[in-house]
Amino acid sequence: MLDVAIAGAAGRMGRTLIQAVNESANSGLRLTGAIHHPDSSMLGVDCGELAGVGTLGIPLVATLAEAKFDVLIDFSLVAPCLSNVRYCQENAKSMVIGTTGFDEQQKAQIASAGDTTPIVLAANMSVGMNLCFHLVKQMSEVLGDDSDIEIIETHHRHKVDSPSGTAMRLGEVIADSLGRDLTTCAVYGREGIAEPRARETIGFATVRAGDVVGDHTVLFASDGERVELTHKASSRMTFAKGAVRAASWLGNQPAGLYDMQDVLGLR
Ligand SMILES: NC(=O)C1=CN([C@@H]2O[C@H](COP(=O)(O)OP(=O)(O)OC[C@H]3O[C@@H](n4cnc5c(N)ncnc54)[C@H](OP(=O)(O)O)[C@@H]3O)[C@@H](O)[C@H]2O)C=CC1
Ligand SMILES: O=C(O)C1=N[C@H](C(=O)O)C[C@H](O)C1
Repeated sequence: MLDVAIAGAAGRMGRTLIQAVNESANSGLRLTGAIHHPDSSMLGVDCGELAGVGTLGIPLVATLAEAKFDVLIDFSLVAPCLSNVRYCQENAKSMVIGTTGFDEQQKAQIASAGDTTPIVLAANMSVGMNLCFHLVKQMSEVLGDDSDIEIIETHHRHKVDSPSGTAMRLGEVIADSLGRDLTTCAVYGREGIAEPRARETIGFATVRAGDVVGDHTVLFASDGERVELTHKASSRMTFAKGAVRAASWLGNQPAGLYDMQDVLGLR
């Protein structure tokens, strides 16, 4: 059995993860910790009650040091997640990171922790979206040089990072397969009067509205035809089940930085 703790346990994903781990009878995982933060008014509340699955005997705690675990599943915010990476590195714990919004330097920090710590880092844990990463690579190879490529994402009004981690990952996969550098070819939103669109750019458009769980479309538009690849998540449980699968898979892995392509055997 692998003992699992959840960082960001009181959040939208955290509560869904409590339910997912609790329901994952054959995963070899056992929920043992739920972490919020020192300013929380919910410390001491049973995390099962919070997630609506009944009493689990696991109270929300303020710090990782108060929890017992082998694998930490982190869906929180950039700053606490990076501090959790340091803790896991120093205390020989594994980590599944679903948190998004990291800049290049912060991603490098996580990659370097992977030298000594088993880590799965994935901006999107759903099976469907990970298949889309695969398909978009193939689409880029066939259509990319002759098409204008735009990535459009829609999320709920509470989301704080933009573009979404998934949109950024889609951009990276496309840029890599076309030999472009995303840091120079990305265009984030458009306004006012500018030059006509340059073919080699990759555009990003962000919508924040209502309770949308997470929609992503990649548009390849050329003269005479358009191809669109769309993924729509309708429940956070799809991400939570992916994270549970990643935690269970990670239990047998040596130190390294992995993603869901590794977990799902799609590489
Ligand atoms: N990879 C994937 O498949 C997915 C990734 N995500 C990502 O997961 C992250 C969380 O999303 P979501 O659940 O919607 O966001 P929420 O804001 O609902 O949850 C984040 C939680 O983290 C808490 N928090 C703040 N500081 C700390 C800390 N120091 N330690 C532990 N917890 C802390 C927040 O507390 P408070 O409530 O007090 O602010 C909040 O409850 C985002 O980055 C999102 O993009 C989301 C879905 C899928
Ligand atoms: O914040 C969210 O909700 C989501 N975040 C992830 C992202 O930034 O890509 C994944 C998913 O789309 C939901």
